[in-house]
Amino acid sequence: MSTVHRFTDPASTPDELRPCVVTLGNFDGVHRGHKAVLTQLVETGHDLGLPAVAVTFDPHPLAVLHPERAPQLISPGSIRDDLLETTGIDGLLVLPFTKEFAQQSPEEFVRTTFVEGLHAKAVVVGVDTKFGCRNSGDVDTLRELGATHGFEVVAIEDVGEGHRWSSTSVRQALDAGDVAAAARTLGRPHRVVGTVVHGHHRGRELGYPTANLSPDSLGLVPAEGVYAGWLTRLGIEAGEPDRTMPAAISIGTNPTFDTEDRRTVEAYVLDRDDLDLYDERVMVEFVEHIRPTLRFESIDDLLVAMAKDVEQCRTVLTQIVHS
Ligand SMILES: Cc1cc2nc3c(=O)[nH]c(=O)nc-3n(C[C@H](O)[C@H](O)[C@H](O)COP(=O)(O)O)c2cc1C
Ligand SMILES: Nc1ncnc2c1ncn2[C@@H]1O[C@H](COP(=O)(O)OP(=O)(O)O)[C@@H](O)[C@H]1O
Repeated sequence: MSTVHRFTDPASTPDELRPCVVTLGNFDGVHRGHKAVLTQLVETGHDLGLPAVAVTFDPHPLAVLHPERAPQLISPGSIRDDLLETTGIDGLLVLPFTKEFAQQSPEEFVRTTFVEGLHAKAVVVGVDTKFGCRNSGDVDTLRELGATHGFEVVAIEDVGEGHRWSSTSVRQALDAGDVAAAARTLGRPHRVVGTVVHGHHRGRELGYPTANLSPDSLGLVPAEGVYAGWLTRLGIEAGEPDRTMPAAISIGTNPTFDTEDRRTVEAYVLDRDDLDLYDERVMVEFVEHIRPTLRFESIDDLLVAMAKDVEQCRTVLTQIVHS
């Protein structure tokens, strides 16, 4: 696999990336709608014999301009960037988004970033794209600027199955615990990435040791509940044994115990008690909702439920091959 150039300043675009074809967006979640645009970008690049560059922002513009309205991101920062890099693009320009940057007019942004920076010959975007100060630029603005500066504009119509694939619909599904619906829109299971930290050391005593993710983990945490999914050890090479393993995942405050836990994401790798995952970076992926979190009257009742959860997770996960 060829490496993707990641850079943050259009003025320092690597020579091998220009001229190029470009797209622009926040790409939160890198869902199937985003992927349709990125696939078109890569195809347009092939047709023109040019590299494909995705242009995005960090932080999310709303987090800078209207923090009170900013959404919780499905795939913040490096999760999004890593996902974007798997789509066939050659370059990823992550523009640092500041209030000052946001004041650029559409013309100024297109000139400095697309024309002078990237030498864009084509711009591929969704039809509803807005950019520049107060979102005052749209596809028509791009077409006018393209005529002046010598790039073509390819506008992609909305795509979806039954409903338009959108970051908002993924957020709503995750907030409702419907991780299967989120996965249908994302085209893959939703993921949270973090470091394994110590909990109360109860899990092993119960017979279900769980890897607890650190509070600063990245990725929108779905609603409280029990889920079937996968735990991947990111320090292990792809294809090596014990990298991706089936898991029963619990999100909640462990209300059966009177310890007033913060809300944790914890994963029990099915049928294993020989793992040491502390301090490792892991990815937890959510495939299917099993049940809500409950406050059990006794630990024995919790154990009966957990045994049933594990069987249900096994049934769900043996029907799937992790990609
Ligand atoms: C599959 C599964 C289901 C769980 N369901 C519940 C639950 O419904 N209620 C609850 O209080 N805790 C539940 N837990 C969390 C356990 O209470 C938790 O794993 C245990 O207390 C270990 O905590 P520790 O990692 O801090 O040692 C569940 C854990 C797993 C792995
Ligand atoms: N099957 C398993 N799934 C998850 N973690 C496991 C498993 N087997 C062993 N471990 C290890 O045990 C730890 C969890 O044990 P536990 O008693 O629940 O402690 P803690 O409260 O610190 O999470 C994990 O962090 C991991 O290092």
